[in-house]
Amino acid sequence: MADAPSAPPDLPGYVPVHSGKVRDLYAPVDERTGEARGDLLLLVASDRISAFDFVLDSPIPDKGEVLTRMSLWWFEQLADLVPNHLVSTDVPDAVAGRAVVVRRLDMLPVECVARAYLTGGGLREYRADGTVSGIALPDGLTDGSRFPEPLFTPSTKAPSGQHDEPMDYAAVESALGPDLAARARDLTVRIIARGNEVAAPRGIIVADTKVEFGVADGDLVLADEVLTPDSSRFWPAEQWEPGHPQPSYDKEFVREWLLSPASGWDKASGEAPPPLPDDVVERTRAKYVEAYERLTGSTF
Ligand SMILES: C[C@H](c1ccccc1)n1cc(-c2ncnc(N)c2C#N)cn1
Repeated sequence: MADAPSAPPDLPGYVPVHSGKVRDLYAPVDERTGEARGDLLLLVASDRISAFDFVLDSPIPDKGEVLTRMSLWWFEQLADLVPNHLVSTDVPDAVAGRAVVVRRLDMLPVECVARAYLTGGGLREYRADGTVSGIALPDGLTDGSRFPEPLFTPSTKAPSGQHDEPMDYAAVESALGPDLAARARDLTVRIIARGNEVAAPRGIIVADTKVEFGVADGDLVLADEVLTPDSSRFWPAEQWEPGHPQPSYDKEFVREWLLSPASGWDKASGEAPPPLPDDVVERTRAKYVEAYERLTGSTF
């Protein structure tokens, strides 16, 4: 049964630390002291889905488990590049399969975003002043243009409900120091490059992605989720055509239905979207499963 979109599940033995749009963070309780432990966290992926900046009322069954398995798989694929925060998949039954125990890290105050293609907020900035996160780009690029090399396009970590703001590299150096900034940039770009090396032959483009790093013993450690459709833009490779918005691999059915007369929803109204019809939920679930099976070669 998917958890309610607004209420993260109570988990005996854990205290809620933070609730995001589609994920929830808990701290294990130390059985001896009854206090929240300071060294571990439980990262739970819900079945919630967001679209047009709304968390929808319709959970997507198995979404949390599919994306958790996808992150676990990517952590293995990236283990030669960067250590990660995983400690265990031994989690409460209530969140079995869609939660991981992780090492609590000192998280960087920077959203480490890399873009292999121009779209979204990067495209808006490019059209306004020919740059993305302060990086000057050549003229003539369009929606969906592929960059010769992925760009590091970091942003701030805005408070919930607000939008992250682009950071130029100097701002990242000010925030992290030149050494950590350089390491974060290098790793972020390598991660999306590796992601596309793996995904492209499997029919998926990773247009851009956001990764989170923490620091432990002076080293950068990859945290949060990695190269999932929630942290990245996944595009179907066979439909890639620069010059217009690309279809989303995983949310196209949701977006198309919400924007269709059938939903009765007016995006400009600012009102929350209506619940999704069962067939849109099921087709969306199938796309998450398809992406997982294509990338990993495993059956969900
Ligand atoms: C953005 C993400 C989040 C998750 C779930 C709900 C809302 C936000 N988050 C992850 C940490 C975090 N903090 C310390 N150590 C860690 N290993 C992690 C991780 N992962 C803090 N926030």
